[in-house]
Amino acid sequence: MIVERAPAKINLALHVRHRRPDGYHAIETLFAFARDGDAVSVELAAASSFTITGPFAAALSTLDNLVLAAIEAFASAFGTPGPLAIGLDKNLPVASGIGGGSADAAAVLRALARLTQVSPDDPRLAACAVELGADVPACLLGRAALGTGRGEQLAPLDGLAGTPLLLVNPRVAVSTAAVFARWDGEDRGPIAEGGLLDRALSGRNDLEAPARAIAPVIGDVLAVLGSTGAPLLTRMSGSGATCFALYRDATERAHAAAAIRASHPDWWCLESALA
Ligand SMILES: C[C@@](CO)(OP(=O)(O)O)[C@H](O)COP(=O)(O)OP(=O)(O)OC[C@H]1O[C@@H](n2ccc(N)nc2=O)[C@H](O)[C@@H]1O
Ligand SMILES: Nc1ncnc2c1ncn2[C@@H]1O[C@H](COP(=O)(O)OP(=O)(O)O)[C@@H](O)[C@H]1O
Repeated sequence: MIVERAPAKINLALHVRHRRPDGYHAIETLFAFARDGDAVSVELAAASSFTITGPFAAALSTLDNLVLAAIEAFASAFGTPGPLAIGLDKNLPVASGIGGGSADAAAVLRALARLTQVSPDDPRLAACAVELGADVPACLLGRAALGTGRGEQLAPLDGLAGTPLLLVNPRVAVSTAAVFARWDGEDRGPIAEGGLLDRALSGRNDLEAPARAIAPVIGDVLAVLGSTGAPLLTRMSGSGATCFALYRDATERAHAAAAIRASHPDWWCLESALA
């Protein structure tokens, strides 16, 4: 059995530049990844099956799922590998700005490539990722990068690996399309040059205001994260509603997590680190 991790994606900064003729938005974003996330398992079997386990399994369909779309995309590009038993361990909240579905799709592409001895650098694999969604190429790369275009043009970046990270989601699902549709159309400028933390600190998430208009509780999450301990950076990720904080050390992160779990026991809270 082949197991591939599907780490949570974090947008350390997300600048929306303009709406393109194809309806997508040109963005500039600092992608980073957590050490934790979902996991996908794949093996050849007598008959096809797809099983979802984990804390967020109930939020997903086994009939309409990015995992199945990724298998289809791979089969169109490389031929069908045969009947597959697929498992998805769903640990990340769904529709939450940390790209869980995109991470799962990318993990399926990586797993099928290993199963069929396709090189992970095969350009047809990258083409499958582009077809599956704007965030899937970044998830296939799986390391910090500057993303431009719709997010699929990637330039790897170093600088923050190991930084303690806290992810907090108020358990409100937010539609990415609905948030982009509420963007006010104002280009507030590019991401600055420099080291990754400085670039992130001087950056923004231009989707925060439209996401907060849809889910005002995001403002509460940011306020609580910003006033608990002394984070290096607090921000919303992607189109929300998950927000994150970066810390100097794991003890500060643990204190913040304990305080937030006590004050908001209904929120999802994951202690992790940047990959
Ligand atoms: C906002 C971001 C930031 O990383 O993350 P999430 O909030 O989804 O995690 C991404 O750009 C999301 O990527 P992804 O979730 O793969 O988006 P897709 O499925 O391709 O697109 C969903 C919808 O979002 C809008 N969309 C997405 C990406 C983009 N650059 N411009 C857009 O306008 C489009 O309306 C599209 O129909
Ligand atoms: N394996 C999957 N994991 C998460 N969402 C999925 C999956 N397959 C399909 N979806 C659908 O994709 C949409 C976006 O989900 P997700 O990738 O979690 O959002 P986001 O990128 O905002 O974190 C959801 O509406 C969900 O129903």
